[in-house]
Amino acid sequence: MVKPILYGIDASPPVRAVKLTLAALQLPYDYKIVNLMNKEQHSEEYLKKNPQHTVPLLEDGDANIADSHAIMAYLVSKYGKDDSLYPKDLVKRALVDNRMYFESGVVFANALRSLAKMILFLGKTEVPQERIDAITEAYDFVEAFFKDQTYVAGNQLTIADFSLISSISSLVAFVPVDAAKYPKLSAWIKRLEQLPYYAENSTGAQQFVAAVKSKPFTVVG
Ligand SMILES: N[C@@H](CCC(=O)N[C@@H](CS)C(=O)NCC(=O)O)C(=O)O
Repeated sequence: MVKPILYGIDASPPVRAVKLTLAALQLPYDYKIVNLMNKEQHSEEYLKKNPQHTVPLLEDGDANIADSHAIMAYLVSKYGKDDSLYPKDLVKRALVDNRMYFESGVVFANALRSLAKMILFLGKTEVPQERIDAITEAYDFVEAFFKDQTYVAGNQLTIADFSLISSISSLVAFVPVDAAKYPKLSAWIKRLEQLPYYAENSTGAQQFVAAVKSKPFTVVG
């Protein structure tokens, strides 16, 4: 069998979400680094595979699949021994999808990417308070998701957990998760840190946090 190829870089949260999925599935794959600092995602060869010039990208045979959420759903559906990480039950799946769309639009795009771009790529040293508020609002939502359940979409670990932990473990570079204010969110983070393959996320998350910490900024407004 030809191994799937994951294009990405460890500092990228959505790449780490896919790496957690691959580890959970124990699926062998090749990993090709795309250095975003050197704009390698804009190479002609890469743009042919992903005109959106984002990582992660999964190449599996003739298929090129972009977007971490689409990739994770594909991987579990194609290679999972069972459907536990992405349930076939429609109601359970809808909740997993809900959490992943939330991660994509609210957590990653609104809270994380905009701020990370300002600091890491545009070299801004002042950021508006509203960008910090977007992060606490995201934490508020995740805390509210938890009622009695263990994971973000029920009592079973799913790809929605991989998605959300990848961005939340990066957001802590800007706003630490206060265990007193967010007890359920904090407990969930600790739970995921116990996964035997959690290094697939933590190594890159530490790189991301270090990169942010190396660029001090002040909050204005
Ligand atoms: N929603 C997408 C986000 C992908 C994304 O924006 N990736 C960033 C890195 S974290 C990227 O590739 N940026 C480079 C670019 O847009 O050129 C996903 O989940 O895969």
